[in-house]
Amino acid sequence: MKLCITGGGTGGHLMIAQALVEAAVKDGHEAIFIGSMRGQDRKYFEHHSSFSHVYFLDTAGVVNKKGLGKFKALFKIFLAFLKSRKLLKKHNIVATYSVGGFSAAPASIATLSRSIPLFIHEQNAVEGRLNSLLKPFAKRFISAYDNNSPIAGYPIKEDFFKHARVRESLKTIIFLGGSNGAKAINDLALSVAKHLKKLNIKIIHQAGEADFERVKKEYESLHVEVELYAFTKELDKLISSADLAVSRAGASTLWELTANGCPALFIPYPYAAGDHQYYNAQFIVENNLGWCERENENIKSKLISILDEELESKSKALLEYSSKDVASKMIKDVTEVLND
Ligand SMILES: CC(=O)N[C@H]1[C@@H](OP(=O)(O)OP(=O)(O)OC[C@H]2O[C@@H](n3ccc(=O)[nH]c3=O)[C@H](O)[C@@H]2O)O[C@H](CO)[C@@H](O)[C@@H]1O
Repeated sequence: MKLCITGGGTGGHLMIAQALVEAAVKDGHEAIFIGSMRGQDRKYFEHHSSFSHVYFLDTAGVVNKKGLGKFKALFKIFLAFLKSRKLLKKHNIVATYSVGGFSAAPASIATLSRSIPLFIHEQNAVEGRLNSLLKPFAKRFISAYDNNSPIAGYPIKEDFFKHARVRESLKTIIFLGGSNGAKAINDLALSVAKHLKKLNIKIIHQAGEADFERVKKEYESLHVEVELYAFTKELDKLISSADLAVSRAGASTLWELTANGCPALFIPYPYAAGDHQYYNAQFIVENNLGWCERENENIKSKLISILDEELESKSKALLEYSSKDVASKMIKDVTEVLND
């Protein structure tokens, strides 16, 4: 089977694309990727990936643009749609999986225009605009947050399960800002760094590329030792060595922490579309698996109070919560739909 996987923009979408291509190749299939020249698509797949071919088209987001900017963005999508139609034909694509984000638009619409089955993975608890628009035309709409989803769970890298463990006490804390880093999480980490040092708690911190140098200097002036990263490919190992996380509630990170059994204080990105990060984390709070707090002036004292909390029961409960092999179930489902 020859698949097209499309979508991206941020790491959250691209990690799903990666999980899907790995599962497809493992089952003897082939996949091409159609993404955008903007966002993080090239960083993820331009040089190393399991895709047979990767294409980065000249597209940009439409939702936040107005007037001429919106018109230009739509025109670029139209040109990319024509290009995507050609690519689907050239590679004899039999099905397309969209992982959402603005880069998914051209190839998803091209797929429908060629009467090729479209599959969609929605990562968040609140549906993205493009996903909602295309949902009625899709063969499948998979979401970990939808009880009617034909496949339950969230596709994440096997390594997060492999290194999963029950947390018993707090020796190491990890601060995670999502694929772009988060200034609010960086500031929070710096504000508690001395306190953590006093308690002998080791700090791991993924600060994002944009804020990395500032954060590095601040730790130096505080004389606090830290294992500091801008962006790392070793996040599975780093999360596994931590006992507590302080994290944005991007969907992939949230489910990776869950699979690994690492309890977390989630601080949702306040400007996410439809406030989806807040809703992503609600099952964590409702099932007493961790904590979620809005960004506000009390966040530092909230974190300090969590340092004394018992972690073991939450960690054990998290480990029972995730489903394994979701990406390979999604690929098998495509073959079943095509054979129907
Ligand atoms: C600001 C914003 O709107 N963010 C959205 C974006 O987040 P973002 O891209 O930050 O999202 P996620 O947390 O879902 O995923 C980040 C992914 O990057 C990986 N990673 C991250 C840092 C690093 O140093 N190394 C690394 O490998 C993580 O392991 C994870 O797999 O997409 C998600 C999925 O649609 C949404 O839920 C988020 O709301």
